Amino acid sequence: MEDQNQCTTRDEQLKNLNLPKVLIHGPPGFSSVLQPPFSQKFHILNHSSLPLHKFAATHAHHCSSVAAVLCDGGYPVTADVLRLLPSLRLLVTASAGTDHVDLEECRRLGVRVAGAGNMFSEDVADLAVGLLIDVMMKISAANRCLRERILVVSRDFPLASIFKLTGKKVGIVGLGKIGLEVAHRLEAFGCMISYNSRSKKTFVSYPFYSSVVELATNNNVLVLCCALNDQTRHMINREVMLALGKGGIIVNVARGALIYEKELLRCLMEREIGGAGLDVFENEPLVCEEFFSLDNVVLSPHAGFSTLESHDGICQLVGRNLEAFFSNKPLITPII
Ligand SMILES: O=CC(=O)O
Repeated sequence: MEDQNQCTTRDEQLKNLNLPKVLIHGPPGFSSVLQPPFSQKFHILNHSSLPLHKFAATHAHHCSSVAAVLCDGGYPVTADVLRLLPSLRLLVTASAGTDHVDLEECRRLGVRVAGAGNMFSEDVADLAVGLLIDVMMKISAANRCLRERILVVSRDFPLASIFKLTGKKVGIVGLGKIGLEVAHRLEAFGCMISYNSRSKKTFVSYPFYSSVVELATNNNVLVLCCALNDQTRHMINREVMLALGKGGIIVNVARGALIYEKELLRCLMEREIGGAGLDVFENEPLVCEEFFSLDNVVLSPHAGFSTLESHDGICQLVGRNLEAFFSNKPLITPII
């Protein structure tokens, strides 16, 4: 465990004692998300060198007075974690997704939760379109072939294996802010948009399908932009893939477990769908190695939220949420 604000003098130690304790729950280096002036307003604890339960066992006095947690997307905040932090009042996650947080338990315990709001929506939508264009026009595959001297510049390559995006029918799963950003971008490419969502949206005229199988049947492409929860886990299964058909493409910029990954691999290997662009994976941080040998897949390392511009934005946002909460002001991007 590190005490982030290493105190050198007794005065500084005393000052720190009066600041709200914020526990950083994320990968090494994640604590840099809390920058001055915000970082100076809190007593920051970082357990990144120890698993949280070990930190709690050796630093019970700290855990008992942690008032806020600042966490990252891949770092679960389960009921067990919450039990280790009896004074917790606020959880700030630097992610748009909240599938790593037991929101029901937070609600029950009266712990407020703030997230990344729409900070990453445009970047994620940009990446979705980038992945789709790459899968269709085989940019990464051609790049690899040229560099490995497997291919010379030839007119045969495009004719044999690349496809046109303009005019394609695209089904978006989850028409929240990210889904809408994807829709707007793809409309500019002349694509026809329809969607599946928990409910029909009154603010768009895109056709709505209440079933993902029907959405897949009626489209060339599926772009997954919805939250992961008990209802959506493995919603993209073999039935959906077969409905999408041989030329069909799946782009996933949401959460890996929306797709039944084993079935996706099988469909890609047997060419039962045309291709996939994946920024997220079922067993992150691991990526199933069978993807590596497939030329109809473009892979990206869960990068949709890591542009330089958005990193600066999220640093401000987490600080402002913490500051607002401890000044009794409304959270900037509340979840609960
Ligand atoms: O995946 C990234 C996020 O949830 O913000």
